[in-house]
Amino acid sequence: MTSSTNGTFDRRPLIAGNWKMNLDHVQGITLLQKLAWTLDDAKHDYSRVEVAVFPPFTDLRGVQTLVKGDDLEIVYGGQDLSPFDSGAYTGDISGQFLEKLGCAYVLVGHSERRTIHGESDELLNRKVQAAYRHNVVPVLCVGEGLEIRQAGNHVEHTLGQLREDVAGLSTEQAGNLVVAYEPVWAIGTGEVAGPGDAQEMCAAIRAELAVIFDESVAARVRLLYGGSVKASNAAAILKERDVDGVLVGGASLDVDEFANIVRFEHHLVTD
Ligand SMILES: O=C[C@H](O)COP(=O)(O)O
Repeated sequence: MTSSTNGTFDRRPLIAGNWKMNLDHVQGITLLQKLAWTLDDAKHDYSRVEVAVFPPFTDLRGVQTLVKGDDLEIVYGGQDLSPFDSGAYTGDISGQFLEKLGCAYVLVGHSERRTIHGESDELLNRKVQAAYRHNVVPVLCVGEGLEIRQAGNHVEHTLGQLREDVAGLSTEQAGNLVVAYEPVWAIGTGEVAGPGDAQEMCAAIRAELAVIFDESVAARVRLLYGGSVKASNAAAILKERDVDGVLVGGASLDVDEFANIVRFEHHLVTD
């Protein structure tokens, strides 16, 4: 994460909470309301640090109603979308539905979808394209499993995913993209990639974006780290030059823990 002399960041940090398949529609709005109150009490400045949540599909209408009704500055997104726009695709959720529900973002290619649901890079590229068709910014998740890391092929593997998943995007589209690096071996395991590991991969992703698109795209795209992020390790990870945010799973279900991650700048000052 780079900071300029006026104290603002070149790329606004994004702290994102992926609720995964947790919190029904009642629990979801309860947690969101508490989060908003907690951040209000802490006088959180959303113009400095953006806050997003990714609830299950069934929560999204309630989340939209709460965000609109209470004029919250927290933004939200879907955890997945269909590569198709409408029609006979039972169980799929269209990007146009997400757009209509006010989603700013959508996760694409989370490792749990790649591994459990067998989603290929070819499919994920179509999902990325579908998100752009409906003005929902994709948060593209990439990252390697343990065996690939141990073999030392993690950078090559992750950049390969990136290249396939963003194929065919215009530079204008790519400039808005968010990429989340999530080493699969660090997700929900308590194992955290060190800040240096996160920086190594984020720097490699940024360099690759310059090759695929151009330097201005590489400078604009926000890169997140995800994998066992907590309030106690977020500030050190976010200090790294090319890390512009975090994608938080388990810790986003605890309001105080997540609010402390959002307030990482406070820890940066006092560390
Ligand atoms: O989307 C979030 C990531 O899968 C990280 O999950 P985690 O923070 O529970 O390890």
